[in-house]
Amino acid sequence: MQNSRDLAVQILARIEAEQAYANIVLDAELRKSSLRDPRDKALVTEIVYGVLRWQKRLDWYLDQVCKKPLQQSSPWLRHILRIGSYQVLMLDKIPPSAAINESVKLAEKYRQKLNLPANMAKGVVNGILRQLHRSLDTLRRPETIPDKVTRLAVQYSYPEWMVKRWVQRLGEQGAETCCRIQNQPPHLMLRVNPFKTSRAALQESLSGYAGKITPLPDPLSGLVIAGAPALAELRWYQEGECTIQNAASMLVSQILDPKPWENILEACAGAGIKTTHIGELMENRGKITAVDIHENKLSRLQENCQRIGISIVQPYRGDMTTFLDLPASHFQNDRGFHRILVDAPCSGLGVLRKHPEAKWTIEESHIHSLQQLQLRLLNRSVPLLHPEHGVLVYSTCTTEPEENEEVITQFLRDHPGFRIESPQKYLPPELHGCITDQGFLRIEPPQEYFDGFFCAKLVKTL
Ligand SMILES: C[S@@+](CC[C@H](N)C(=O)[O-])C[C@H]1O[C@@H](n2cnc3c(N)ncnc32)[C@H](O)[C@@H]1O
Repeated sequence: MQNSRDLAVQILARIEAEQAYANIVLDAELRKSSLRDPRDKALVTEIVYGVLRWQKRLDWYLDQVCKKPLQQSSPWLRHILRIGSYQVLMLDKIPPSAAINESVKLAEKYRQKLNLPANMAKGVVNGILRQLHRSLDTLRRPETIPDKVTRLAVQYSYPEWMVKRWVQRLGEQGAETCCRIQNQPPHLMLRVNPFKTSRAALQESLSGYAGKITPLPDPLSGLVIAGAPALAELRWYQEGECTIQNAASMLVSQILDPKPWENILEACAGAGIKTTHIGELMENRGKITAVDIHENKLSRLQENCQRIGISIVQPYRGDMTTFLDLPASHFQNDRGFHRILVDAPCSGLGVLRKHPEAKWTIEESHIHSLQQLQLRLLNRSVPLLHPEHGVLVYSTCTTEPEENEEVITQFLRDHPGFRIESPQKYLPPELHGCITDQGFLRIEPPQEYFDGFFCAKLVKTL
């Protein structure tokens, strides 16, 4: 018989070993688990995300009561101790004795994986967690660390290199805001499908199933939902009345501003969250070519198009950085695409609320290699763009300048025939302050409803 903590430890082990996305592993494992009570499923989610968010802070406390540094322990021992310490240190609703006993049971079940003599596994976990609980009042607190980068890194549980960048760019207070806000669970937000419903009608029909429902500011046709059960399992989602999407991500297709009957390319379409938005804005008239390097993402894109009722999308699997031999039928009058969106792969440092595992999987060196990939994707788009007035939009869900301003600056150096267009008219007034002097949208620190995002709109002039 499976229980919540057992499933949580298996999920954490899989995420770490496979460097996988937490939300994908969690959804898949919950779906196939024998857990039926929604409260048990909620506890798995709470523990998995809680441990991923607070891992470094938990390790700081555990290291004070362990004989050797936690980093030298086996992964399974670390996961079990983190699960126990998360409940003891950060969850009020679980009695510490129950949390410790459950961790000891896990140690017994997985004793072969702990790199300890099998007869010691239970005793070690029991001893460490009981010592942690007994010493709560006397353990050193991260708030007392003198160096500000190390302090914020431990206090809010981030890698030091990330905090150092934020402190350098935003100062200590700005970095702390960044750290604090990115540790909050993300709000659930929906984009309303205008083909099937209206925002008011969807709000009305969801009101019996959710807690508070708040409309997003115009021009975003979206809702923020509090206290909803698993929305993807509800009929409104399954029947295509809405798409789950953060408000900042919704801005990107608005800024692209596609018109009915145009010929659009989405160069990194993924599962089609933005492609379907583009299709909605085009009233399902015209043509969208949706390229991605991964076939499985394009399958999800096709499912999303079907769910929402978009029929103008032609998926195309390919690598946008190399020569893309698009069939001629993709071009209107052989003149190229009216608009191209490059929603580039990035380090994702603006969406850590949704992907806390990225704190521990992304390395600073990735930022430089991603920059090279982002530039190649943009460069490859230029010959595909309509030669007069073609529009190229570049977006990322990261806050790091190397992947944002530096990419666009380098791009404009290599391609002077573009001007930057301010996105102001597409934004709710509260985001006007996020337009930079150069005319880019830069959301940093992330805001309550808006993830950390960057977007540049470039219009062809020559
Ligand atoms: C930020 S995600 C796109 C998300 C998507 N636009 C959406 O809104 O759902 C970046 C995508 O780029 C794809 N990608 C990465 N390298 C690529 C390449 N060389 N050519 C085409 N797509 C690529 C990834 O598979 C990923 O789906």
